[in-house]
Amino acid sequence: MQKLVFLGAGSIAEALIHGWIKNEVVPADHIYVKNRSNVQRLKELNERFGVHILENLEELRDADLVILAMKPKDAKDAFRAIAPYLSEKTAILSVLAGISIETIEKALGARPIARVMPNTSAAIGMAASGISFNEQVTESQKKIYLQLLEAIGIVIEVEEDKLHAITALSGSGPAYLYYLLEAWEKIGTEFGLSKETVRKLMVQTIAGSAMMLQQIKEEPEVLRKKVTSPGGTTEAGIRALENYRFTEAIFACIKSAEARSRELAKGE
Ligand SMILES: NC(=O)C1=CN([C@@H]2O[C@H](COP(=O)(O)OP(=O)(O)OC[C@H]3O[C@@H](n4cnc5c(N)ncnc54)[C@H](OP(=O)(O)O)[C@@H]3O)[C@@H](O)[C@H]2O)C=CC1
Ligand SMILES: O=C(O)[C@@H]1CCC=N1
Repeated sequence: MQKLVFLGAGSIAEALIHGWIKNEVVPADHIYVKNRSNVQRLKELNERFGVHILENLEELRDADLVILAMKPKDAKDAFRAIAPYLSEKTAILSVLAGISIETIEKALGARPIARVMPNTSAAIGMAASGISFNEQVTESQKKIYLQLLEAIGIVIEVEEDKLHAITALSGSGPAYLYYLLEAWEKIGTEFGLSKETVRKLMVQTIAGSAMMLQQIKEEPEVLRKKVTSPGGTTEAGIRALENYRFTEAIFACIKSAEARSRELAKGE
């Protein structure tokens, strides 16, 4: 693919661009970025990564791939604006939360469409992505999309309906972990530790626990029980989590995010 155009050059576009260029999957020279109005942001990306700025929508005509990366609420207007400029050969990769392949097909015509839910860890090659395809995507095109996403982390193909759950789990997931760290930092400083010390300890704790799960291949419950000495500190901590209905809180979190993805699909 010679010309990949990001329509929407925000956080997720930056993470993907960073990951693809750093991992030498797509040369900067093949990447174009376009926003609705924020040109300063495009200049920043041009200076930082060497990507091109798409000056006007006419330049979409020879695009091989258009990556839809605006907010879902802006998608309708964007579809209307770009539809006249897409050529038959242009494929679509959408990272829009909630917006279905069917909606994109209706707006942009029958063409190869891949719907992906990545996360911002793409920037460091650690994304966890889900992907679904429409029937126009050939097996060889599928391989290219999977390569693009494997270059920035892991990717799992799922039936499209499951992307709502994946959005709620791994798409939004980094935010939940950062939120957890924010809380740990607050309580750690209340105990007189510096924020820097808490961050260092807890970032390593998150990374170490994730790597234990990857490398030791034991169930999380087994690993949890190995930390939890009878009558000890962890047991006291977990009891407090249970008293505050930890599992229910997590279920509510994921269910709310999943439901929101379904609402976005209906244009709500
Ligand atoms: N952030 C994340 O972790 C993830 C986000 N996503 C999905 O990615 C999408 C983008 O999210 P995110 O990067 O966070 O959003 P941002 O708000 O950071 O960026 C969105 C960008 O889209 C641009 N834009 C809006 N309308 C148009 C248009 N008509 N044509 C071209 N560009 C347009 C905006 O430009 P301007 O400022 O000029 O209006 C803005 O730069 C969302 O749909 C979200 O669901 C998916 C996975 C993870
Ligand atoms: O919050 C959102 O809607 C997007 C989708 C997943 C992560 N961010």
